[in-house]
Amino acid sequence: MSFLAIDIGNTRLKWAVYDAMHPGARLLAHGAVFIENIDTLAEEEWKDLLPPQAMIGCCVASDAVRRRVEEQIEELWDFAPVWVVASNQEDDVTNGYDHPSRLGADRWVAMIGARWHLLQRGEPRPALVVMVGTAVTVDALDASGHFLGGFILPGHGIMLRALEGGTAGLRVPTGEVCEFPTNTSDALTSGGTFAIAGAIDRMHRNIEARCGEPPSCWLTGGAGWKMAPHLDPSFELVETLIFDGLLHIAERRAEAKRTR
Ligand SMILES: Nc1ncnc2c1ncn2[C@@H]1O[C@H](COP(=O)(O)OP(=O)(O)OP(=O)(O)O)[C@@H](O)[C@H]1O
Ligand SMILES: CC(C)(CO)[C@@H](O)C(=O)NCCC(=O)O
Ligand SMILES: [K+]
Repeated sequence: MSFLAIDIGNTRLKWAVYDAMHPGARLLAHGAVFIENIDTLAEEEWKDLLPPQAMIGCCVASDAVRRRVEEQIEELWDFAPVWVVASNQEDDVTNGYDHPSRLGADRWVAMIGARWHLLQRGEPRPALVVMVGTAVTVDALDASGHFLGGFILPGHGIMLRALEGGTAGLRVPTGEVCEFPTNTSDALTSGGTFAIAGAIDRMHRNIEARCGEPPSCWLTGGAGWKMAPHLDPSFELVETLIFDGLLHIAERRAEAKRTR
């Protein structure tokens, strides 16, 4: 069997085909396309794929984008798309958001992926789940898997564009991250990076204060690797956190259906 997982973000759609429906399954094919270019999936990226038997995804882009993806799936294959949305509970992860369904599906799925990795390792612990993409999210789970809440920050790109747009004198190329920047480019790049790192440090402290123990720390998203060198080394970079979460959800739902 082969199984398609899709993560539609604000900037890019990421997809991956696995040989089974559980985290750790073998990756058979994968790709990413900018949202402006998603119309080419059926004619290009997906055209010669071994037809998958099922699909699960999460989407934080517009309904129009999601529908455009569904149309291409329909054109090529005969399964119905399944989109995960945040709910009160999925597996042992529970949702503390005021309005659980308003939590971004990507955040929900990444936390479920992190929780899965955490439980594979051993004892339950609190978790700090950071996603670095168009936006940055910094989310907290307690040791029982309850989502306590999280931060949403502008991503690095949005921060720099906002500064460029809102000032007369800031139009400079990307610089280096350094502790004491001595030129505008380095000052901007470092400011963005340490704004994100600072929010992450604060959430680390918040979790420790609330839960009485330090969290295990997870990092993902397209620019996760750029943030990793500036974070505590205890952060584990797992590029596939959303796909792992999606595969785990699909597996659990299938098990639940069989035993019902
Ligand atoms: N040096 C950096 N440090 C942190 N973030 C950065 C850096 N450079 C770029 N970025 C951010 O990375 C984002 C691009 O990441 P990419 O498109 O790979 O993420 P993504 O996870 O696919 O995003 P999404 O899921 O939101 O579509 C840019 O929007 C920018 O905000
Ligand atoms: C915050 C983003 C943009 C991160 O991708 C996404 O998760 C989203 O659109 N969330 C909806 C709002 C919320 O999570 O509260
Ligand atoms: K994302």
